[in-house]
Amino acid sequence: MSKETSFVAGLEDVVASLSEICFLDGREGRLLYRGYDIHDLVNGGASFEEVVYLLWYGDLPNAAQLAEFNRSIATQRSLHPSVLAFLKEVPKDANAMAVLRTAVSYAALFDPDANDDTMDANLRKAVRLVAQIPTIVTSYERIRKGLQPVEPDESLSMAASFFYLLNGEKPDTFTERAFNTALILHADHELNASTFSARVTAGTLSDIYSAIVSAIGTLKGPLHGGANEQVMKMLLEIGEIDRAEAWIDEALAEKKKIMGFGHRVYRTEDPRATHLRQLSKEAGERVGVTKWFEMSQVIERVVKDRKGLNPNVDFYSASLYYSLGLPTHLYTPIFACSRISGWTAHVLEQYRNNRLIRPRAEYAGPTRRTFVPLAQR
Ligand SMILES: CC(=O)SCCNC(=O)CCNC(=O)[C@H](O)C(C)(C)COP(=O)(O)OP(=O)(O)OC[C@H]1O[C@@H](n2cnc3c(N)ncnc32)[C@H](O)[C@@H]1OP(=O)(O)O
Ligand SMILES: O=C([O-])CC(=O)C(=O)O
Repeated sequence: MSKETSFVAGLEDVVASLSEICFLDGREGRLLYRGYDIHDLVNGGASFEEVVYLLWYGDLPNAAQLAEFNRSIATQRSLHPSVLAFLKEVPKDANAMAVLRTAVSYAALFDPDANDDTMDANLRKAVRLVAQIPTIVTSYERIRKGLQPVEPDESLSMAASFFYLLNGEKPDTFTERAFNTALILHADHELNASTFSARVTAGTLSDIYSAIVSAIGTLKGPLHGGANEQVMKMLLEIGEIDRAEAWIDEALAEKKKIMGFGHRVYRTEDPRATHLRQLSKEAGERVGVTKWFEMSQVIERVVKDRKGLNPNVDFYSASLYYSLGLPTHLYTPIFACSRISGWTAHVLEQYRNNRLIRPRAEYAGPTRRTFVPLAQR
């Protein structure tokens, strides 16, 4: 048999898409959304909504455009009653990402544009997805705890709304700013695994909800978005700062992966970790519990020393979210609340310039076997 393919494990460094959305330089540690450096977006005080607009439309909005865009999202936060009823039926100990995946798939059936796949309808569906994923995540969390879901407040930003829907109270200025930054930093990341899933699904010209359901299922895994929850579990298991070094050494000796470290593309500091490290420090100081940040610093030093690996976006987000009072099992759903902006931008881009995504496999199984009829086996 002649060899027609050349196999690259994990598609490492394979370029599988042309995109105008996100530029990633793994050697220099640079990340740009539509040409804007994430450091400038964060330090310049952009809102997450501005970034969503930027990712979808390619340019930053002016004040009037942003006001209209904010309104379009804020007025779409309420869930369809059937989706809310579904969340009440879900087992109380279900995995929050599995609930999100199923609820988004269910919400698709009630979307007013369910049978319309035009670009305008897809943009309306994208707005509903961005607006409603946080409502699904927070409503299920409240229902799980025996509480009533909170009615969305249209006056709140995306960042403030998440805390309001979760706790029934508006967050303080620091919490809103820190969470807004985290949402911006998680918004897009080129052809990461979940975005690739979304583009593969969109590439068959399946609908936008199907593409997002594929992406949520992919983000859930601990080698991708699921790592942030695992990081916090690790910190809690270590328990005390002076145990961290020995714990990491033992885990490495057992060939375990340290969650929140390493990256397929970055060979230097993940530029998102720079902001999240600082926010984790500030958030810990504000609540008077610096232990998780300090433990994270020890782990960062040890993993860098032993393996030469840097923290990725999932490492310091864990201790930051913990200090903001967010439940550990919501960390990956929170990632989805942000990444829905990038997923939808990529799906829309895929539709605009579509070609079916269908790579090859290099066959490594047996060849030329002789068939033996069942009676003779
Ligand atoms: C939002 C995100 O998705 S960011 C990534 C979130 N995921 C994690 O934090 C999970 C932990 N990290 C990892 O598993 C990996 O670094 C990944 C999945 C992110 C990248 O994986 P790959 O590019 O395939 O690298 P791969 O897993 O082949 O690792 C290369 C080498 O570094 C080691 N390595 C990579 N990451 C880690 C880690 N976190 N802990 C210990 N060793 C590691 C591997 O064991 C391997 O060593 P070897 O060559 O001696 O076998
Ligand atoms: O790009 C990747 O492979 C993973 C990642 O950091 C992200 O999705 O944010």
